[in-house]
Amino acid sequence: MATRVRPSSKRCAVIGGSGFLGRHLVEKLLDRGYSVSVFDIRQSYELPGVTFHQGDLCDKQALLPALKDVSLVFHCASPAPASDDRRLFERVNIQGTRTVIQACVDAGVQKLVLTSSASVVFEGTDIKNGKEDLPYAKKPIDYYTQTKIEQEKLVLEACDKEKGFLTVAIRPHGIFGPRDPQLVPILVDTARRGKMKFIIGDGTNLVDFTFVENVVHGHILAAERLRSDSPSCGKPYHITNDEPIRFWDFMSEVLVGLGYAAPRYHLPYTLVYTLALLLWLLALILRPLMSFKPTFTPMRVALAGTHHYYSCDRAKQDLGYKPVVSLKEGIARTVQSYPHLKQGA
Ligand SMILES: NC(=O)C1=CN([C@@H]2O[C@H](COP(=O)(O)OP(=O)(O)OC[C@H]3O[C@@H](n4cnc5c(N)ncnc54)[C@H](O)[C@@H]3O)[C@@H](O)[C@H]2O)C=CC1
Ligand SMILES: CC(C)=CCC[C@@H](C)[C@H]1CC[C@H]2C3=C(CC[C@]12C)[C@@]1(C)CCC(=O)C[C@@H]1CC3
Repeated sequence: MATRVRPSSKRCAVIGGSGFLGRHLVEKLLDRGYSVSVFDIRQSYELPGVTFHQGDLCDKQALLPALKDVSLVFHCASPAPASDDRRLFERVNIQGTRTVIQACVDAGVQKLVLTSSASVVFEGTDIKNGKEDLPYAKKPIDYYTQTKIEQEKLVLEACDKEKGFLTVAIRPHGIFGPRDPQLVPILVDTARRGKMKFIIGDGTNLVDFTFVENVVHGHILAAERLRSDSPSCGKPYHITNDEPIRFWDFMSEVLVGLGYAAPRYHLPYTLVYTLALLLWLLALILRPLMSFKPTFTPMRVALAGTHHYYSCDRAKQDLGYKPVVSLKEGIARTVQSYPHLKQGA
């Protein structure tokens, strides 16, 4: 009888490995002695020990070669939230994730770790120390979040101990760090256009921002602790810096670190949210005629003006998680990594 060769436990694949989080994850996996196969729609770097496979994750035939002899897969690909493209999110995050699961099963992969998002429970109203048992948002704040919910459900429901296919989801929040294409660049662009003068609301709302290396650490712990007898099978885990900070203090520290003025003047939250909603509707109506992207979308206003921070207790208990880089150090390292975004550069 032919015996099936078990893939090496030190060979893994990172879907979305060309992205911000994906690349940091690949670098840490290499440090830990893994050989890595990256699958992404684009190739953004080259590294010894990494094999690149370029393709769309919605195409199973393109995915399969990247999963050959791989026992562990990280799925951290997604279209950028700012694209606000409903069809694209549904195709990649929902149908594409079904394809990823099928390809993993066909290729004999044993573990799948999904990068979900803490936003799957966020509806635009305060969340304080939210735990994983909060219900999924009934009214998600945007298409991105709506499809991240469906994606997480698909991956967690696919966990099958009998068949030896184990899954887990990591829910980070507000990832920042060197090479982030989103948070710091958007913040600096807004400041350069003179639009970062205002604080939305009273400025006391607490939010989680998570240094990318802590997110990577959470993913690797989840993967290495995932066994058929571990409590993490088929479960989601919040991974944050575990140091909630006032949203506007975080923004001010990054801005001041890069030489820009901190926001000072307060605007009422409801006023700004209503204006953002009207602008968003106008952009939607005018889309066939012209395209414009408002800076202050309803999603960004909700994120900037409400409390939303999450408990990492489950990750601490089941995974032995503890942040490895403090918020202070994370901010300093991030600011240092963006000399080209400094005021006057
Ligand atoms: N950045 C943040 O604050 C947070 C991000 N997340 C999640 O973390 C994950 C990684 O996000 P980032 O690294 O920030 O984004 P990113 O945009 O830097 O990386 C995403 C990668 O996915 C790839 N990709 C997109 N569509 C693809 C497709 N059809 N086929 C193959 N590859 C495709 C992109 O080319 C890109 O390299 C995503 O799943 C995101 O939803 C969750 C919480 C917060
Ligand atoms: C008000 C303003 C213009 C702030 C600029 C910073 C924002 C671009 C970021 C502040 C919080 C960030 C965030 C995300 C994207 C960037 C911000 C809106 C996510 C939506 C990225 C994807 C997720 O899964 C959740 C994140 C929450 C926080």
